[in-house]
Amino acid sequence: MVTGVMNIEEGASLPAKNTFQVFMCSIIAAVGGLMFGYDIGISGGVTSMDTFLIKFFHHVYEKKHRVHENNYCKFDDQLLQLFTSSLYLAGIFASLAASYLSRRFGRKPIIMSASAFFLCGAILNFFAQELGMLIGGRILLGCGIGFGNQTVPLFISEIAPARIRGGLNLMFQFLITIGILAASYVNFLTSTVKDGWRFSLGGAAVPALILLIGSFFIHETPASLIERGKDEEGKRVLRKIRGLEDIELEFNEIKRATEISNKVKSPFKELFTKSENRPPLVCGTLLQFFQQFTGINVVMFYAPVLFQTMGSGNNASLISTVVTNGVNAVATIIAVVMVDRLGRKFFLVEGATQMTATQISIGALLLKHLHLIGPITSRSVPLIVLILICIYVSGFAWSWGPLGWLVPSEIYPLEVRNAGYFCAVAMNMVCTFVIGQFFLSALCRFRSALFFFFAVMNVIMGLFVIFFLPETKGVPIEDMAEQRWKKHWHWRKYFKQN
Ligand SMILES: OC[C@H]1O[C@](O)(CO)[C@@H](O)[C@@H]1O
Repeated sequence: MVTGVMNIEEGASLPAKNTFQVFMCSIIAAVGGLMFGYDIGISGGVTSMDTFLIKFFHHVYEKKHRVHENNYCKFDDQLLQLFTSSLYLAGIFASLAASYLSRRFGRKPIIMSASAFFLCGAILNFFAQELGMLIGGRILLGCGIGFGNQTVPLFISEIAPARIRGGLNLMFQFLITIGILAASYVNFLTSTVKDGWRFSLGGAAVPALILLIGSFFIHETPASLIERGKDEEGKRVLRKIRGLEDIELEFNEIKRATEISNKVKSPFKELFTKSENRPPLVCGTLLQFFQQFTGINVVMFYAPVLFQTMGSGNNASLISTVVTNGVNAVATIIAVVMVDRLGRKFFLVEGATQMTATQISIGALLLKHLHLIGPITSRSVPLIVLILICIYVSGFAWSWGPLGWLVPSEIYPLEVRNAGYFCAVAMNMVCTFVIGQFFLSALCRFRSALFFFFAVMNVIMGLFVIFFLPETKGVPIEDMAEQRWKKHWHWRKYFKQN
């Protein structure tokens, strides 16, 4: 695949107008992020709705309302967690399939299929009568997410002129946060409606339909067309999206990059066996591992459950979730605007520090005030926890959220970029699955200590960034090895001395 085909300096000097076509294509594709976000935001609220629990998880409903039930264990149920996490399991396989299929058939059909899968999943969930239908719907949604997450960010990179590639790319994460926010608001609205959960889950059809209809209007990327030997069509699309007649320079760049990339017959083998690929492989994949072990999805999936555990009513807990998700969206914009000025490392270390402090504070508050039985008696504690969660979420949203995607997209050499990016996507899905599947059980067993665990993880990831991640801001992608890895105190040993 020929993503990010030219180095940034070359790319920046290539003539291109900021055309309507580019913005339209990028925004439509980024709706894939909206789908992803909608799902993340909807699950938590739905699993805390009584009517949903009564229908599918009656035993959890009874447990939740048992006065003498241990606070930390009210929602501990493997099946309930499978409802959230099954999607990510399906997503892992789907993104692997998408990395192959999008190379063979192009990016556009994969984006279309992503929306079609998601639409079918939403419909199945809306009509769900039993757990099997519910989980089946989740698996279809997962296929949609896997196809979308693997293809959309790369599609945007390929369609955008190099000058604005970073900003357009971060739009994916921004739309994820908008999706989460919209979903939590939908949950708030439907929570008082009879069988409201059906509307919450069925609402996923809206972003899916927008993407499905929109995807008829997007262009296949020039890189994908040229890679598959359709040079003339590639040139025609290039003229359209760049708003220029003379696109020979960029066409030749893509052609040259395609030739290099086609020489590598097995990118995965190259990625895993060549020692020079080790530094970006370790850093890119670990960044996604750490992104999930910031504990962010504990908040995203289970915030309403957490607020209810502290004794907030249904409504209050859903409103609190809308607030934290609003903070998430706004803080992401700060990253979009500032990351090319202040650099990646600054935000990653600052974010990790902020999250460490807030996790410790939340853990300490719960330890002191949330006893095994009964709600928190102090009225101010849930409010303080809400404020702390907002500070925590903003720390994530301007750092590990968007940079977890951006950094892996800019540290790999061209020949293995697609395979390397897949590793980041897969790591994201695996870790999201683990958190989704085990958090509620872990909360039951480890109680507030769990927050201290995430605090320790945040310290480790901050240290990792300080010592192991080179600053990639402003470094041309193809010069990354020369300018960064080869000069790094640790990673330089992976390069043959010459
Ligand atoms: O905005 C929070 C969301 O962002 C992600 O980390 C993706 O980058 C999700 O896993 C999370 O739910």
